[in-house]
Amino acid sequence: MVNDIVLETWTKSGETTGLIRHRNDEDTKPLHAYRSQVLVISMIFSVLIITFLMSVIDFWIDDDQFVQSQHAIVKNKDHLAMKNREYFYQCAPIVSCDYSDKYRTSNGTCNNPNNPIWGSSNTPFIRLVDAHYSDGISKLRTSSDGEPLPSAREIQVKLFLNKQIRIPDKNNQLLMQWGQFVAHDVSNLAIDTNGEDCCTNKNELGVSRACEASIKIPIDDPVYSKYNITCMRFTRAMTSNNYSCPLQPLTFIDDASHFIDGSQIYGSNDYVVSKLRSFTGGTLISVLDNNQEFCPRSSFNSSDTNKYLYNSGDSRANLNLGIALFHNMFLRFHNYVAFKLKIENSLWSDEKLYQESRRFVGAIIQHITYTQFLPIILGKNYTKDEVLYGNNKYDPTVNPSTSQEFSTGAFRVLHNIIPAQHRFIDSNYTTVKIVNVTDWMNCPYLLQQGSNYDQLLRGLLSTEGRLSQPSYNPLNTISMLTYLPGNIASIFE
Ligand code: HEM
Ligand SMILES: [Ca+2]
Repeated sequence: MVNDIVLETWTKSGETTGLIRHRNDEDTKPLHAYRSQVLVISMIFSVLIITFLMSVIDFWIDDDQFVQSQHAIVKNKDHLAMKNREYFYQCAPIVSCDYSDKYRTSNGTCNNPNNPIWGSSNTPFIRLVDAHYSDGISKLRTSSDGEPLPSAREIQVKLFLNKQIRIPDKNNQLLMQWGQFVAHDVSNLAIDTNGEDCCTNKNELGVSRACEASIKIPIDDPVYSKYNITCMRFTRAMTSNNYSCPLQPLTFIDDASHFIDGSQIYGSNDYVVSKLRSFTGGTLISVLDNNQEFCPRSSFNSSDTNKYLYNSGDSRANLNLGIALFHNMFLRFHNYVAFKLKIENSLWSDEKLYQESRRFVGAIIQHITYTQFLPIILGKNYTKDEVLYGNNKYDPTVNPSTSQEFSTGAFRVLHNIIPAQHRFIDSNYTTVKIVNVTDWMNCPYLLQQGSNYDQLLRGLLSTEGRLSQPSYNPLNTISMLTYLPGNIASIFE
């Protein structure tokens, strides 16, 4: 839905920007008919005015900390998106807010009364630096001679193959797991395949926009050549175009609410939220198995009905055992809080119990992230009270959206601390099982067998993590990039 009023405002400011230079150019033309001194004075005057106006424009642009692209060769000026603000001017839906409401909305709208759409789900990641597409709009970057950049797999093999060393970290595996959990709270870049298989027969590189980033695997690849695989699936993401908002250069959309608000547990829109709520006692729907509480099941990943997937607020809840465990853990935590609140407040409605519990859980996630996770990841100097809180007073003019750079680059760096294996540890603190992380991707049902849930949690708690280093875990690397069916680890046997 396009907001006409906002669109008009944008058009006005857009034209003003565009016309300032143009009008001055034109205005100088009639002056050519005058005598030379007048001409020189006028030209100097014009240059001064233009310089002044340009500095005003520059100041205006610089002042906006989120310039999207100064280099774009934008063909359709109506769709110009040089700055992050353009989405909000051109395409943002109108939302109505009830500011007397104490609770966060499910999609993150209404957090900021002046800009109620900021940080809400299905709005763009903001850019901190310019976009650099080879055509200024959407085409992948090329090397300086205009040729495609080398294959990412080729580089990976050259830089990392056989360089992985298992260096234990002093932090346990929960550090990694917390990171992924928070990543899924603030960032969900939806892929744009339209059901297309970007690596048909594992060999053909795709050519459509969605598939153009498919990774070419050299024929002498040390791993894939054994399986005659020369194409690695890698899909480009959805942009504002998928949401009827044709901005240029490409502007990518975050499906999650950008705030740390537990949206990966509860959902980032009212529809998902309502599918997950029991509407009794403020709780989330759960299933009891062997006296243990788990997330509801959404579907099955094969014809085997024992191989179910979990339903949660985020589509990636089943990606690996650790994240599936966290989704179950937070479902239990929410329901526990709701249960306790109900005992203390017997007259509270389901809605009140749900929202208060959700508020509590969201605050806990923020608290752990800022007091325990970030000091380890960023170091104490960057997370001292005076740095993190001292000068950082709430500023309603800052767009709080997740940035493209954070989601696509910075926060993914922590993929390098993903361990190869998880340990299952029983109540006597004996390791009873060790599993490869990659053997259980999109197969979370292992959690529900026997005491596996408790044992994996104990394992994450008591097993050293992988030290951050300039390489990735070999098992994880191959699995994350290919999603090959079957037992990935066997490739390395
Ligand atoms: C076993 C653990 C993990 C697995 C299997 C995993 C796997 C993946 C995969 C497959 C993607 C999508 C890649 C793409 O197509 O672009 C992804 C994205 C991402 N991962 Fe991980 N990851 C794990 C842990 C982590 C951790 C520990 C962090 C950070 C602390 C993290 C941060 C991210 C972020 C920020 C994204 C982009 C999310 C988006 O916007 O869609 N991941 N991860
Ligand atoms: Ca969120």
